[in-house]
Amino acid sequence: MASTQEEILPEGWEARKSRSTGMTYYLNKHTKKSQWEKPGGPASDDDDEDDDDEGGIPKEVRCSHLLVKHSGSRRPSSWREEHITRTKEEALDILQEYRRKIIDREAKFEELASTYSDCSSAKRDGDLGRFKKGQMQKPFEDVAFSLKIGQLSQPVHTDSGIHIILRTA
Ligand SMILES: Cn1nc(-c2ccccc2)cc1C(=O)N[C@H](Cc1nc2ccccc2[nH]1)C(=O)O
Repeated sequence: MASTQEEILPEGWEARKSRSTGMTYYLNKHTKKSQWEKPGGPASDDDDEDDDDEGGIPKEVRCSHLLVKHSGSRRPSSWREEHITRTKEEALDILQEYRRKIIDREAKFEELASTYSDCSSAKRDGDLGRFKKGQMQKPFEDVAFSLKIGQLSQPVHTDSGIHIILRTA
């Protein structure tokens, strides 16, 4: 299994490792844009392929998340647990331990999200797909659009519960 340094990539690409999750992503050395998907061809140097606004704020992002609900959640029920009674403080403690395991590379984000997330997106390893501003609860949106690709958020509180968010595109 080639490590990041040994991967042979098409011209103009560089393999990088995410500091927060250890996952490999790919940097277009011409445009400085990054992606999770392994490139199939030479890197474009077309700066017109700009999906960001002028300020580098993306028009849309793709994120995965791990949600821990609590008794004060808008819907204190999930595929995992019909009646969620943990307190908000207990939920935060649980989520911070998941985040520590991911950062310390003791577990993969996808493993924990698919097993423990109280969101139905758990069946897709927490992947929410791509979304634009105005589609998610504001506290979630604000953090999601502030993340760099590959970055894992600190805990984020919404009416649904407490989340950690991984930006994947
Ligand atoms: C926003 N969303 N997308 C999915 C989803 C996506 C892909 C595949 C399956 C489900 C589920 C949800 C959703 O609202 N789930 C809620 C919990 C929840 N609340 C959220 C608030 C913000 C972002 C994600 C969130 N997920 C639930 O299951 O009670």
